[in-house]
Amino acid sequence: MIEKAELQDLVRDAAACVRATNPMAPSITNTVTINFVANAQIAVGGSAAMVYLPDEGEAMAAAGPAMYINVGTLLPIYEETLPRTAARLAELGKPWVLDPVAVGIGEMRTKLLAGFKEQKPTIIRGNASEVIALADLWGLEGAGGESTVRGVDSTQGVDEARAAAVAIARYTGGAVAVSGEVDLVTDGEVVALSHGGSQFMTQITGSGCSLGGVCAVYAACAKTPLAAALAAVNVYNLAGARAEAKVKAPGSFQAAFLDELYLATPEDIAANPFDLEEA
Ligand SMILES: Nc1ncnc2c1ncn2[C@@H]1O[C@H](COP(=O)(O)OP(=O)(O)O)[C@@H](O)[C@H]1O
Ligand SMILES: Cc1ncsc1CCOP(=O)(O)O
Ligand SMILES: [Mg+2]
Repeated sequence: MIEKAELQDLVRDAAACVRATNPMAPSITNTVTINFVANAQIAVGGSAAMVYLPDEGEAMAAAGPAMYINVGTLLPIYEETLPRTAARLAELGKPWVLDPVAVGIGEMRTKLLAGFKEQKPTIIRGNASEVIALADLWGLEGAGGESTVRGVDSTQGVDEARAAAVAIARYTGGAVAVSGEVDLVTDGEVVALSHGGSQFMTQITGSGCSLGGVCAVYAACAKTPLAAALAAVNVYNLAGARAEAKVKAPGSFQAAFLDELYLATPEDIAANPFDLEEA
């Protein structure tokens, strides 16, 4: 099992590399939170580029060192864009992040998310209900649990999604990040539980979506999917807690949160409290 100090070094190095190299992590993401995703990616030191069209998805898969796909608001063109982009990413061996927002709604969403089983996303980032539902959709053994997903919000706790997250990570060989009051990140061998964040993160839209975009930025630099996902989760927990201490309500929280993402140093990000356990 990886030592905590070694994992902290990997997290710090990934965050420092992002600050030094400004990697572009292009996204195909939902229309609700697209602006917040781009701003969060930029605040941590990355660069953003959002596309919708099939040939542009393929072009971005080739152009960026990592990519982000979020199925929040599907449009008819995505039936073509998403499989073509994922196939190109797999062909090029590029890391990519999937946010299976609202898995379970509608035929196209179900078909697209079922199809991603074959391409094995490097990092899957979702709330507890989404992670449980994705493991169920993929028919993974040992996942346990039944999802009670309600639209884009979780109705379940992170603990309930632990078996599903571990089963998905063992299947993909990548990492899974489950968000909630305490965030869980796993590569199927270890489970990291990251602390911090803020109640206000549940009172603005896009904290989960933008966390996925930031995972993709770190995936461009990190030595392992686990280190990339933990760097993103840690910076979110750190920035959320720091921002909450400065504001009284959600609107100003969003601005303060972006500021704190920008201000967090690689050392701060590595030092955010987390527990490390065997999966
Ligand atoms: N109760 C909470 N307390 C502190 N932070 C939270 C809480 N719920 C969610 N977060 C944080 O908000 C971010 C988005 O998580 P979440 O709301 O679960 O995602 P989604 O928006 O996809 O449902 C994560 O960084 C998570 O740590
Ligand atoms: C409200 C909404 N509806 C479709 S996508 C979306 C954004 C969800 O964002 P997040 O999961 O980060 O809260
Ligand atoms: Mg979400």
